[in-house]
Amino acid sequence: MTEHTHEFQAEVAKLLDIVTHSLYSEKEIFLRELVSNASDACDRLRYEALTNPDLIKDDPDFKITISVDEKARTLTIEDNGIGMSEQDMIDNLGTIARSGTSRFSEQMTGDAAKDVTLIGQFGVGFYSAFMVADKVTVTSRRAGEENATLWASEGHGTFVTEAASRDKRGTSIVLHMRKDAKEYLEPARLRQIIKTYADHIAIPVVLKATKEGEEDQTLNTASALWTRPKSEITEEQYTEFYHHVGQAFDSPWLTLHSRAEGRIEYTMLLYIPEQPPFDLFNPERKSRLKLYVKRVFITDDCEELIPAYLRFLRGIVDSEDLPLNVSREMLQHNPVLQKIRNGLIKKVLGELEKKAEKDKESFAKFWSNFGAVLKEGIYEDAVNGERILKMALFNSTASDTQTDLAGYVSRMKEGQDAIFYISGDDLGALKSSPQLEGFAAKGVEVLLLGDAVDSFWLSRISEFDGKPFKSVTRGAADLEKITGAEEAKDETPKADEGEMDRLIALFKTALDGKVKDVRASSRLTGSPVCLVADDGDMDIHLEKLLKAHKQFGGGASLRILELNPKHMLIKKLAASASKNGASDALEDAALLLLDQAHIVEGDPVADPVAFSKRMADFMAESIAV
Ligand SMILES: Nc1ncnc2c1ncn2[C@@H]1O[C@H](COP(=O)(O)OP(=O)(O)OP(=O)(O)O)[C@@H](O)[C@H]1O
Repeated sequence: MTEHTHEFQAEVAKLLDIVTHSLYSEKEIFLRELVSNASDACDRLRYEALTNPDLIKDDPDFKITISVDEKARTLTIEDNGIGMSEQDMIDNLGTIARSGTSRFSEQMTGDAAKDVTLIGQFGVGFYSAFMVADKVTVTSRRAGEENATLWASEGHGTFVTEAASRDKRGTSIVLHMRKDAKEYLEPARLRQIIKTYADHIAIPVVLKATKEGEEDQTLNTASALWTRPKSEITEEQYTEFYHHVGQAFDSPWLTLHSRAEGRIEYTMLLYIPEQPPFDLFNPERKSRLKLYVKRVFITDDCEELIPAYLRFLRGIVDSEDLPLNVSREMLQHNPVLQKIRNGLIKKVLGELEKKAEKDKESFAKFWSNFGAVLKEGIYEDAVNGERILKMALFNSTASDTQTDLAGYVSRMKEGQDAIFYISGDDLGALKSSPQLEGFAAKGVEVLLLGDAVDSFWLSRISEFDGKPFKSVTRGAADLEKITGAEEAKDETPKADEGEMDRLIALFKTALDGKVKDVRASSRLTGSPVCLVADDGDMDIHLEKLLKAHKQFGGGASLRILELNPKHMLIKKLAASASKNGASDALEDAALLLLDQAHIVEGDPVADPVAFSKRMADFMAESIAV
């Protein structure tokens, strides 16, 4: 028989180098990975057999068998699942198939000690076999096919494949154990590992008898975990199932196991991770929740099952009412699925509300991981958006801990009739925005909205608890009206009103076509100028965001330039305007201050060469010698 030698994909070779030389202490996880793969292979075949029952006719009972050959020092994990063709093996056992593993390889640093810790963080799936074996052979035959293939490797750069024989469908993985991994040939140790890691697996995991007179022994409960009563499931079992179903390695932040009975029956076992999955902000916004029908795995790619804003959920939903031969088309606009989806949203939001109320600290942790995703629901879900808004936490100028809107409203000052916010993508920059100065001086709290998604929901939702949301970078600041604030005493005199009017008129002429208006500001205390959007115009940040996403084609809207009548520079300019009228120096000052206001907003300067020339001239004039 001809043997073909293949090279591992470069990333796999690197990964294997770490895995084979690793001093990773929890080597036993290799068994979890291999049993988990075997169980997935059975799930996939069970699903294919729904439309093609012949595939399992000769061997209908799925099972995973573990056998030990002490003399040969081998451990074999065998399943009668879907199996692999030669090409499947080349594709799956030579490249990086799983997202966790590809993440692992992206994070590899070359520093062995550091990289080893990544094993626990991302998992290495099939390749973890090389932590305990110095040679691995896989014999597999795809269900419905006659030919089998052997795959073998010692984990150094290459693997071979060749034709093989195997009398039934499925896969056997033979691990030639390393000398330091002999413990995994002991039945007692194997029993203990399987109990810990594979009890939730829904098909029997059988340990073959090693001695004459002994019997094969089923090691796990072999019923789908979610079908068991809650009282019989330990926390460890829930966590193990989460690792299996969520391809995760952290502990769940929340476990939600419930059964809906009545006109529509389904069970859900849902988890919210403790750590945010790395693909959370992928543009596809895909969920990985698994849909089962009467214990049979159907798909983990079903958009109709949960809304995108809950895509951080892991786990399963098992329906009693969908037909087993449900197809992708049938899943679309399916009324049963629609009801399950609504039930699921209700349940999850209900649990989150409870947490937000009872365990604020823990909820804040959840929110920092997933708040930005959940907030998408504020504008995407017309029915539940308000519930999400109510539990949402925001940064604010009042304190370093986040606040909910009810908290903000309770702290509103007398005469304050709006919820003030400033939005942007850099919290640090937001905090030092000049537009906040007047609010800070009056002790008026402003929400600092730093997630891109904030601008989107703000464009749809206009109020909370009857109080409108108002951007401090748009429209006039009604700070005078707010009386109940403990105003910091600011005795700084303002520029003379007549002089100020003169200056504003001159600035308007100098900046004609560059700004929408020029006016005196009540929102500034320390900075000389700032830009704001007119009442009817789009918020400055939202416009920038839409442009960045190419969803806004128009030119930049003209802004209003506000001048701080208490600032020394503005006072001097106002006096000069009134005394000397228009001058080149005043025109230069107007243009310089406009550029400065843009710089503070993080905008590029329109004409950097003209800006720097003006700046140099201006400085030269002002330095006395
Ligand atoms: N026993 C098996 N039977 C059939 N296919 C298998 C088996 N073991 C592995 N495979 C195939 O090899 C691929 C790679 O396995 P690996 O464990 O590295 O990642 P994964 O199973 O995709 O990810 P995860 O373990 O996180 O679910 C699998 O996706 C599957 O297609």
